[in-house]
Amino acid sequence: MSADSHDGIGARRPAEDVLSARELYRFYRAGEEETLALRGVSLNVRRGETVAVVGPSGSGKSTLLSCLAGLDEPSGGEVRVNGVRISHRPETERARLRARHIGVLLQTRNLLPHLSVRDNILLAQRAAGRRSAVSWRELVGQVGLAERAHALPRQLSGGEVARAGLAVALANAPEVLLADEPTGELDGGTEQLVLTMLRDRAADGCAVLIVTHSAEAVRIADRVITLTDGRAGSTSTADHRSRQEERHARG
Ligand SMILES: Nc1ncnc2c1ncn2[C@@H]1O[C@H](COP(=O)(O)OP(=O)(O)OP(=O)(O)O)[C@@H](O)[C@H]1O
Repeated sequence: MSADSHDGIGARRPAEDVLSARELYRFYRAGEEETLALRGVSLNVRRGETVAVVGPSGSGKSTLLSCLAGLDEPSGGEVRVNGVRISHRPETERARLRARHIGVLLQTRNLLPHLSVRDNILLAQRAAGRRSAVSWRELVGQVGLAERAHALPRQLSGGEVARAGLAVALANAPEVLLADEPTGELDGGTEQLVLTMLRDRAADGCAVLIVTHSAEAVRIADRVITLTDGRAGSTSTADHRSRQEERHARG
């Protein structure tokens, strides 16, 4: 959390629930056709917590992530980061809040095609409008792209693009990290690297939410939310329960 925030989010004492959504609804209207993609979804993600969102195709996962990221506006309900409402604001304001406080890893990999990996990272850091705790060199090193920092996205392999996208999502040292299928179509090694980095960010206090179909990604989550037809149900993972028991045993 930066102390130099001017928007109230960073100035507040970190809430336990860093990310909270209340009664989110999202209607889509295409001509005569109306789809109710979210039907009253409420959720919270706490500091240091990793939540996986799963559900069948069309259940509203990407719509939910877009609303949480402020990329899309819910038709009803609200989204808050550290208690500050980020939904129902003009798009430019949402973009500013997102740039400062939220890391977003999209399936399209959030990279500008005409910028190198390094310049994509620097752009995200500049948009955050504050000194980042982590340098671009550290970020490319963390994702194993130190040798490819000056390459353009089209010059990278699929796995490298995914890792570069993750470096960009982490460039603003976000309080909230939202990832849409971060491990889709990655080889086992790259999937592990991406998941380890997501877990490490959570260990640093970030609230992490992952939309995923991957059993491996579900395995690293503390909690799993299942979306069905735009509605949310919640379950704890077995791993989470054993981690809690482990912490309890350690005192
Ligand atoms: N821009 C849009 N206009 C109209 N309907 C949309 C739009 N985007 C999504 N939908 C509809 O909203 C519903 C939820 O879509 P969404 O993409 O959120 O599902 P999803 O769970 O992410 O699916 P998948 O796992 O296949 O990516 C679907 O019925 C979809 O057809």
